[in-house]
Amino acid sequence: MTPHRTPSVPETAPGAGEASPALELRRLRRDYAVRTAAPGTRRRRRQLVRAVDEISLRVDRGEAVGFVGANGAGKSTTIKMITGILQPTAGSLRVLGRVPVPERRRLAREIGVVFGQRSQLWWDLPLRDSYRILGAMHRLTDRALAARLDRLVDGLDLGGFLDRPVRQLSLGQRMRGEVAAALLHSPALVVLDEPTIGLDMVSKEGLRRFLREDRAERGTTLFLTTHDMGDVERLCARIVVVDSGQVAFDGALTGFRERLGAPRELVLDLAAPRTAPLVLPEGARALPIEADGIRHRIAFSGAELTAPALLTAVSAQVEVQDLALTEPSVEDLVRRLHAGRRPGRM
Ligand SMILES: Nc1ncnc2c1ncn2[C@@H]1O[C@H](COP(=O)(O)OP(=O)(O)OP(=O)(O)O)[C@@H](O)[C@H]1O
Repeated sequence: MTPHRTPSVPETAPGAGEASPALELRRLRRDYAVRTAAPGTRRRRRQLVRAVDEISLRVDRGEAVGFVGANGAGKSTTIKMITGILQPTAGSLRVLGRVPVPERRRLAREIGVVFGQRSQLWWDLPLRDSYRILGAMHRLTDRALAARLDRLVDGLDLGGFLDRPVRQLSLGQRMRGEVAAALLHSPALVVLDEPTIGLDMVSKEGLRRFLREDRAERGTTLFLTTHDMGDVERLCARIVVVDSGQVAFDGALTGFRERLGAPRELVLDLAAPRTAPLVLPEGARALPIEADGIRHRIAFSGAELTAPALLTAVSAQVEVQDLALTEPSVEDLVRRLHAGRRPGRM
């Protein structure tokens, strides 16, 4: 894996303005040129793929937005334009008041980015050394770096492996390390692309908890792409769904899932087998019970019926040994948006 090195940053230029929104995308478009085989010949044809098709979006400072969509919907392309890696084909965008490509270096001082699939850490160096290098790039004083690192080491539980080379870290340890690297300079905008991909439940929850705390402390703007609705549920108040490069939905997360009728699922392992269905409250529906009578699945939705309330109702009837809660998949939500439920801002 090649470390992505943030370029050294010149003095901060004035003019970005605190009052400007965190993100302002206006009819943003990005096409890719691809070569495909022309049918019946050996010639290759040049074709344009429209990855982002006139996305308009405003994110105010301090907001937390989940930017979701199925594979190939255009999320990564949008993030690459936001972070100044890709030039838009058409339309305009401003990030913290700056135009990303020409002002990429200045922007690097003000935004923190995690690409879940790529690393910005130095693979062969101890984790701690990456922070020293990044601290120097961001021109943090020794004192500021030490104070921030203390907070990050504590909040992300990095203490046990700070002196280990990055290549020896587990995925969960490395992702916590990546998040610390992105937050080291206390950026005003944090952009996370699949930050919890491949992590187990405990690591996911730990990471989400810290991101919530840090945002509450510093009022950071969060722009998150993920395939895990759990990330959006825990971290964001607003959800933007992209589909084929366009905004299919933009609105509050509260009530979104319920309006689409997309159920969550509570999976229960009972202490003793039971083949008779459980009596369930309104809004819950029993799914087929597994042959052993131990595993029961319950689909539920509706703003009124929470997972704890459902569990209380079930626990009054049977002893529950173990449980898991699964969120509807992003793909399921996009399908439901298509299936006639009118998109729009709620
Ligand atoms: N470098 C590229 N060259 C050609 N086409 C590309 C390139 N990068 C992306 N695309 C195409 O653009 C579209 C959007 O891709 P993008 O990676 O932005 O989607 P995504 O929503 O991030 O998907 P995923 O969830 O799979 O990462 C897809 O059709 C993809 O095949």
